[in-house]
Amino acid sequence: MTARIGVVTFPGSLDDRDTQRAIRVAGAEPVALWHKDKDLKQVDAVVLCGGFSYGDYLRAGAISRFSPVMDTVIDQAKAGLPVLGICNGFQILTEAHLLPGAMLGNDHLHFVCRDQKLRVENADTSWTGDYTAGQEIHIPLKNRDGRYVADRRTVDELEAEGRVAFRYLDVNPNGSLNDIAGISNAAGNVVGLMPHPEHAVESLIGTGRTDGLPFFTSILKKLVNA
Ligand SMILES: NC(=O)CC[C@H](N)C(=O)O
Repeated sequence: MTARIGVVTFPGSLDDRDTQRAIRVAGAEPVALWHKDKDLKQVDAVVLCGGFSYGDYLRAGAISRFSPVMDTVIDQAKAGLPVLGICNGFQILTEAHLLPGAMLGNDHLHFVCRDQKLRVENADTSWTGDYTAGQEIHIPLKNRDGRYVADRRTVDELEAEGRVAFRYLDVNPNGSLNDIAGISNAAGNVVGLMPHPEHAVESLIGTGRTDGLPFFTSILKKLVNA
């Protein structure tokens, strides 16, 4: 049986097609979900992709969080459905309180677009099993509101529980606390990060790296072996 992974499109999503392609390259079946869908079409996992959903009005992710599809995603994520939020998807996950903290404007106030070095800190989540802890990878980063913040107690808790999944290396591109690039929930089924693994899955494209592919093969293995 093929694993079915849903990709939600909101008005203003940019990376839904690339995300669907990454899922297909990994060997799973992408399923298009619309922000007005309440029903998740029996997918085995969901990706909230990058972009400027609802134009980033109010705050990035603040409106999308209230779309009909998110009511179901929130309920099912709490029941264990694997959910990955990439960039705008990470912003939506914090607004939905599936992940703690918030995303603010980059500290230098500019949009950033670069090939970013990261360290995988936690290879035990649903989406990172095909990496090894401590592995260094390069993945494209492109955003304006990428500065991860949370109160000190939350950050200390994330660190103590090993829930900082990815950390920026060499350069902190936005002023994120503790160089945090991505985090997970306590159960490890919900992961959010600012860099874009879906843009690094094919050697013919971009820098030629495929460092993002393990996100999609990790979840596929997890689902197939479940
Ligand atoms: N590529 C993205 O998803 C980034 C868009 C995002 N809304 C921002 O902070 O700029």
